Order: sequence, then C-alpha cells, then structure tokens
Amino acid sequence: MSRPPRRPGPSRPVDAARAAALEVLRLVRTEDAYTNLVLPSVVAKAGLDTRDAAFATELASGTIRRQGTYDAILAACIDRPLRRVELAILDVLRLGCHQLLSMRVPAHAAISSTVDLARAKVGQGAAGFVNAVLRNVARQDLDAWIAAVAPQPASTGSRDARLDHLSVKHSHPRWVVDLLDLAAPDDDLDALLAADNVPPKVTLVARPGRAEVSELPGTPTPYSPYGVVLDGGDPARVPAVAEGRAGVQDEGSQLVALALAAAPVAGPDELWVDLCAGPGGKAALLAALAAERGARLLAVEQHQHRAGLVCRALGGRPAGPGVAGVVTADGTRPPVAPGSADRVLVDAPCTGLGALRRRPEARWRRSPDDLLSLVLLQRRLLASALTLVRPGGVVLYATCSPVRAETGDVVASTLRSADSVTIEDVRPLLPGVTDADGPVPDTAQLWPHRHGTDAMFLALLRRGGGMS
Ligand SMILES: C[S@@+](CC[C@H](N)C(=O)[O-])C[C@H]1O[C@@H](n2cnc3c(N)ncnc32)[C@H](O)[C@@H]1O
Repeated sequence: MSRPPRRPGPSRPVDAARAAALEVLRLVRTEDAYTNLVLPSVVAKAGLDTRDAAFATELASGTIRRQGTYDAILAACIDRPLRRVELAILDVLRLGCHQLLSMRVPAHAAISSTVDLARAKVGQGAAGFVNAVLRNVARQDLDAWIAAVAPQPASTGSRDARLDHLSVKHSHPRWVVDLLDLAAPDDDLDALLAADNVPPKVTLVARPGRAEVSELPGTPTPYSPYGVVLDGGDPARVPAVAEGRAGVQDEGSQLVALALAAAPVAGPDELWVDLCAGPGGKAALLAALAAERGARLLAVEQHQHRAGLVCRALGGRPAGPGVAGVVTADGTRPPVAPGSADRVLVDAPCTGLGALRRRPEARWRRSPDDLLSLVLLQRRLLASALTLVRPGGVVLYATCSPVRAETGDVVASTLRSADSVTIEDVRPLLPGVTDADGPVPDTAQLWPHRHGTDAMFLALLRRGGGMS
C-alpha cells in the first residue's frame, strides 16, 4: 500500500493516519484493548477519510501482528537490548518497520513521516534515534532481514533451530510455534503460520428459515450451505444482517453447529443445549435449525454480559421458535435436569490459537500458563454435558484451537473415565471437507491454510446405556 505523507517540509504536521495507528498501538499495549474494537473509534475520532482509514487500519493491525519479526530486526539495529528502549519509542519504530518492510511505502516517506510522529508524540531526542534506526532498517528488504536475524537451518538442522526460524519469520511467540508444530500435520507448519498472518475476509451466515443465501452479497462458501464470503464493505449494512436474519460467522463455526444438528439421534429430538453460548453465533444458527425441526435450544453462558449478547443474537427474545431460553449459569453446574437434552454443544473456552488470523494482538496476550486451567475447565464442561444428555443423545465438543492438550487429549481422557460414552466419526457430518483428520481417531480438525476456516476441532460423543 503506497501512500506518501501529507506535506513534506521541515516543520511538518504529523500525519493523521499514522498518528491514529500509533494511538491504537498505545491502547492495545497500555489498556489491553482489542485492535479490532478500538480501531473504528480511533479512526472516527481522527476524522479519517476512507483511504486514510484503510491505511491506518493496515498500519496498526499489520504492525501488531508482525511485531515479533520487527522486534528481531530492531534488536539487530539497536546497540542495547530492546527491553531498554522506551515502549512509546518502540511503538513508533515498529510502525516504521511495517511501512518499510511490508507496506511498500517509499523509504523516504516512511522514514520522514515516522520521524515526525516520534518528534510530535515522544520528543525531539526520540526523533533523532528513530531516524537513525529506521535508516538502518531500510538497508534491506524483509526477506533479507529474516535471513540475517533468523537464518533458515539446513534440512538436517535441529527442531529447535527450525522453530526459532519460523517464530521470527512468521511473528509468532516461540511457545505457540512449539504447540502448533505438535498439532499441525507433517510439513504444514510454515503454511499454517503464514495463514495466521492473513486477515480473513468476512463470512456471513444466512440463518435457515430466516434468510436465504441468495439474499447475501458475496461468494458462497465451499462447505457450509448457509455461508457467503463477503467481497467487501460493511457487513452491518447488509439488510439481512441488520435485521438479525443473517450474521457474521466464520465457516468453521458454521460447520460446528451444522455437525451437531446433522448427527443422527433416534427417538425424541426436542431439547438442544449450547453449554458455552456467548456471544451466540453458533446458538443463533442452532436455534434456526432447531426451529425448522420443532426442537428448541437452551443457551447457557457463565458471564452475564455475554449472555446478553446471546439474547441479542437470538433476536432479543428470551424464548420463541427454536429458543427455550438463555440462562446465565456455570456450564459445569447448569440448571438443567440430568438426561434431559437430546443434543449438547460444548464450544469450550480455549486458548483461541486456531483463530489468530482474526485478532492481531491475540498471539501476544496468551501465555503457556493459560493452558492448564483451560484444560481442567474443558474436561469439567465436557463431563457436565455428558450428564445432561439422555442415553442415545449426542455431545459435540469443539474448540477454536488445534492444540492437542485442549482437543484430542480432553476427548481421550473423557473417554477413559466416562461410563457408557462412545466416540463416533464426526467427519461424515462435514460434507465435502477433506484432509481434516483430527489428532485422535474419528475427530476432525479444520485448518486456515487447508480449509480457509479458523482451526476448529470437533469430536462427537454419544451417551449409551441407562442413566448413571
Ligand atoms: C468459545 S466461546 C463460545 C463461542 C460461542 N459458542 C459462539 O459461537 O458464539 C466460550 C464461551 O464460554 C463461556 N464460558 C466460560 N466458562 C464457562 C462456564 N464455566 N460455563 C459456561 N460458559 C462458560 C465464555 O464466557 C465464552 O463466552
């Protein structure tokens, strides 16, 4: 994206789009803000036109996403450890790197406008430092820098050396690369990490019985019969979305809801439960499918605010066609009679490492310590779901993560400890989807680089026998 700074000259005003991007970096760093949530308000406050808004969006999102690569390069250009560089200056330097190395902004424009930004927002001393460092960065292109700071090891090199290289090349924390390497199919890691750096296009879902796919602008999704990939523009302006008959939903998430609904269940099929429903994307699709069959969905969500979002996703009514209610409750102890549900979805809270392409800052926010507590909760939620479901009913366990500890390992340990629970092949419930074998037999794993979806994991369990 080539875009010169507004006005060259010795005392230039700071460029509004670059200043907006810097403000987004500051909010994400100091207030734990989410890039995608703060961008619209920062852009609006700065009064940017469409072109400048697109520039600020790419500059902020891309810089945050690629900060691991840029920090490795900056470390090679600065003669003290990066941790001793003032964080406000580091933000400016990272923005400069993104313009120079990934946005094709001409070097003189990238450097002079970023130096102006440093002078205006940090101080005169910072401007000189930024100027010197960015001139150094501009000496070579991104590939040359990666080769210099994280050379690709020979094919005989160690696993550690390979992962070190990929961590810098694709700007992922090293511990995340380690877990994704253990999860990804052979030789896929490079493509998977690259896919995490490509922001996905917006995908819409036409909720069955409420909207038709033909009403939605865009290209039909390859696997979900209800999905459309939007060509561009604001999804909120699509009438069916504004009216709540359609929604924004990744195709992988659509496939999770569709797989639960497609699982064969003999006998009554009246009560479906979504045990971790917030913010309600899958609940809305499930409720629409349930309504078509005379069944009803009960949505359970632990956090009140998110339960409110589920209500909104379900059309704002506490009950109605396809909806039995929305309950704010802990899914490990839900107010639902044991053995009363015919189908249960456990879309478990997880690390979200399968949806990194969606949230630029997400990879830097998680820590390895998160995993253990999540796994314990995932096991308890799955055990709870198996108590709620009647004999012959099904539980679909899903995560938006491919990490084995929270996918196959949770399922395997549950199968070892639960009485009268069997696993069934979930892959036939994903028509047209290939190359999606999960980490344990009969499970499925979707991938951004293979299927164009988030990395959703799916396992289908059936309760057998009588009541326990
Ligand atoms: C992965 S998200 C679910 C996404 C949702 N199914 C959708 O498609 O919109 C997991 C949700 O589980 C909720 N949650 C976390 N712990 C829970 C618990 N113990 N019981 C019920 N919900 C819980 C989180 O607040 C979060 O909203």
